[in-house]
Amino acid sequence: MRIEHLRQRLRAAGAKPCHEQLVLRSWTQARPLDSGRDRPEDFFPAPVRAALPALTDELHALARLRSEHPGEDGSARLLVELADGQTVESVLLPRDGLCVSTQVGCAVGCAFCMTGRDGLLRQLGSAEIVAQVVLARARRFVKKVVFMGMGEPAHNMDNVLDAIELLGTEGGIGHKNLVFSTVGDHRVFERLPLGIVKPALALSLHTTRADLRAELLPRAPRIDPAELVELSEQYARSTGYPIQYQWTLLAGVNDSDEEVDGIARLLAGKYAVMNLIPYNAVSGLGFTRPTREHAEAMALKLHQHGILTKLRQSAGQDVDAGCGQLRARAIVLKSPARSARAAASPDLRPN
Ligand SMILES: C[S@@+](CC[C@H](N)C(=O)[O-])C[C@H]1O[C@@H](n2cnc3c(N)ncnc32)[C@H](O)[C@@H]1O
Ligand code: SF4
Repeated sequence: MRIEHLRQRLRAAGAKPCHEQLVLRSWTQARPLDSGRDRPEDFFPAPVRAALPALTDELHALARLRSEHPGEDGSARLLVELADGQTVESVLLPRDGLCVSTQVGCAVGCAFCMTGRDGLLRQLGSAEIVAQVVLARARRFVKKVVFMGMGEPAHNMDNVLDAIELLGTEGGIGHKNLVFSTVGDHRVFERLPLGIVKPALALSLHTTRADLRAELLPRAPRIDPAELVELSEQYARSTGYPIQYQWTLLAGVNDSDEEVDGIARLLAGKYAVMNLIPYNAVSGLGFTRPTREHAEAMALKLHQHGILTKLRQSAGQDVDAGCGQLRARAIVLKSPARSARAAASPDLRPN
């Protein structure tokens, strides 16, 4: 479902803009749809009130909790079931953050990512993206939403931007606390600056070498890393928020001194933070993460080059549930033939 369909349904029942606004505000803040007025019976026209219970049920069905997997770091991975039975992952992050999915699957097919393995299965509608926030807010306070779950937001621009606009207005989330994470696409740099709500930008760079990037991110647009950094810098300067570069650390692949020098060259003087994120193992993909000492040494070298660098852990690593792994496990459990293979694979074992 798209937010626009929700608006149309309300209008068809006789809602005026003020009624529509209050319903959307209540929904995005996980409150009953007719809250926000002492006497809703005086505020809402009777046909609108009459339509609200059925609408409430439909909105609940957009994103239901299938299972929850708490991590030791205060995060919790949620397997979320959509109305058609498809599943996506959301992650409750420490410090009031939430990571949401934008697609079921992903067409970019990054060599290290579980989500990319089966390609794109379907887009999420804007209301399904917001519904993940509503589901999380019913459990916990949320003040930051990162679009870093399953899917490539640039491949579902209209829905993602509509969700961002609603979350940044009626949803009450600060604009720089909405983080659009992408492999980089010209459409991102064209569309993001035009929005009423301009999110912060995370750019999944992973390497400074164009040839290696084409191997690791096989269906990402072929934009040279130097050009990606230039386009991102323009956005950072126009919004006033730094770019968050994402670098999934793969041992022996993108953790060399040459890459350190490449990053230092590309990001010198840029309004940016480099996030080094040790690879979360996905069985069968053939990558490993560098040792903690090696990752720390790389972060230190970048600091010495004057690059603001953070060595991060992806949330919920102790529950062995990197992006797409919960969904894959749930699918394996439904399929007896694949269950036998899962028994031999630590990544696919049920909790
Ligand atoms: C899942 S993607 C979703 C957003 C968007 N498609 C992107 O790539 O930026 C978010 C981040 O997760 C990272 N990621 C994917 N698989 C990973 C893994 N196995 N270990 C660590 N990070 C991973 C990606 O590199 C990316 O920076
Ligand atoms: S890392 Fe992002 S772009 Fe790459 S396959 Fe996974 S979800 Fe898609």
